Amino acid sequence: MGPCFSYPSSSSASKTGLYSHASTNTHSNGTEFSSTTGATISSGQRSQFSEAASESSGGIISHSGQILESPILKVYSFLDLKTATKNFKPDSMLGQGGFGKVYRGWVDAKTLAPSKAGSGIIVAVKRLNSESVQGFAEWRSEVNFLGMLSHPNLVKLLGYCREDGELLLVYEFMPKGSLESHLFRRNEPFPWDLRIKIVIGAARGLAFLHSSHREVIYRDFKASNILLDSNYDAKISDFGLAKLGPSDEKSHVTTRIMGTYGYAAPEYMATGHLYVKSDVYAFGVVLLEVMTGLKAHNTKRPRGQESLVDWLRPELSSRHRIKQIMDKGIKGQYTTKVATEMASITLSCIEADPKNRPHMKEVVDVLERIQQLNVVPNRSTTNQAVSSNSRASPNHYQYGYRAGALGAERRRATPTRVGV
Ligand SMILES: Nc1ncnc2c1ncn2[C@@H]1O[C@H](COP(=O)(O)OP(=O)(O)OP(=O)(O)O)[C@@H](O)[C@H]1O
Repeated sequence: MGPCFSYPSSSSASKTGLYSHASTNTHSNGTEFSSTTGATISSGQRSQFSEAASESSGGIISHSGQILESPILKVYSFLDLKTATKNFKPDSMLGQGGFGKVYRGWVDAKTLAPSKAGSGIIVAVKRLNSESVQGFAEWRSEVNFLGMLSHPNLVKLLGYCREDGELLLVYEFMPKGSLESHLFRRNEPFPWDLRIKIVIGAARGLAFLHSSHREVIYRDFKASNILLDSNYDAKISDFGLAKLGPSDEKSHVTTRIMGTYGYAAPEYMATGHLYVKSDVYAFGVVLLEVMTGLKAHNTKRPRGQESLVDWLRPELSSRHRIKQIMDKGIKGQYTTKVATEMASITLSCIEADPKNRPHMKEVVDVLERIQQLNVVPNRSTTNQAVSSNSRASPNHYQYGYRAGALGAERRRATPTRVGV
């Protein structure tokens, strides 16, 4: 949550051997109205998804993920969603992002029709700011991508509303909030085992996006976009800035740079070139946040320390200094080997040259290995409870570790999103 950046890029396209993608933000060109969903979908995007789906067996592109032939989304009227959210009552508000407010709502579990508070299932209803210039593009992108993609580590979009200038989206409710809220907005340090479980889930979600025939570049990976279900399983949300990778004959640069300070890859900021490896960079920044308990970008830190990566990158290659930068609130919950391995994968994700960053599939493998490595005396039951495959539900984490960690930035403002 927070302001986002957006400004024209000056450089021209060039072949680098890596994929880059154009974004001209021409919202109305090349769009059509889908008769099945009523959503405005770019004809280019739809055919590319269909192509990707047909080239995989029955649309299935990984063990657990799927590209659907067409979105299965419920179309809501504005009145439906007014009913579901008690007229967007302030006390039903779950949070606020750069593009609007998110409310708790109730719908029937089977039909998804709006219901009275307390009956049916809880959903999250995002109402976009009518004055946001980017609002429509974001809304459309969310319907295009989340409506077509299905994976356990992507948040489910259930439906949408477009009526009289009102743009709304209805999602499955994620009761544990975002990774950001646990890392930075609680007094109690967030346990290491949950941190690693969550980044593994998020890495699987990104790996799925990157592995489709036409890669999906997520473009806004950050702790506030990693939402958590009741079991602390991670689901990536907010596809407003997502882009399809280019087809073979295309190579472009973005004309408007968009994302969140602290997470955007240097090549994207400098040239507008967008790669799947730009997502890997942002993932590395989240790993650094998870290790240190510090935010990617914080102007309240002393000069030279505002950008977490610029400040702490040199520390990641020194075994001795890694200990100093780890969140003090979780001391004793991980081994030295685990901290060193985390530093190493983080460092490779935030490599300056995108070609030197690993693919997300490799990152998943490394993190799963790190999770297995973490055998800390007297913590075996905790490890079992939060293993990434566990169905157990650690709804409350109560560990006896010291709060008020040195360096950790809890209960402070959220990162700065730029570009609305
Ligand atoms: N499906 C959901 N279930 C529960 N809470 C949600 C859901 N989606 C969003 N929220 C909450 O609503 C708030 C705003 O989310 P939103 O996605 O609009 O913005 P953001 O990602 O925090 O910021 P930005 O829009 O600047 O990227 C967040 O605090 C998030 O925790």
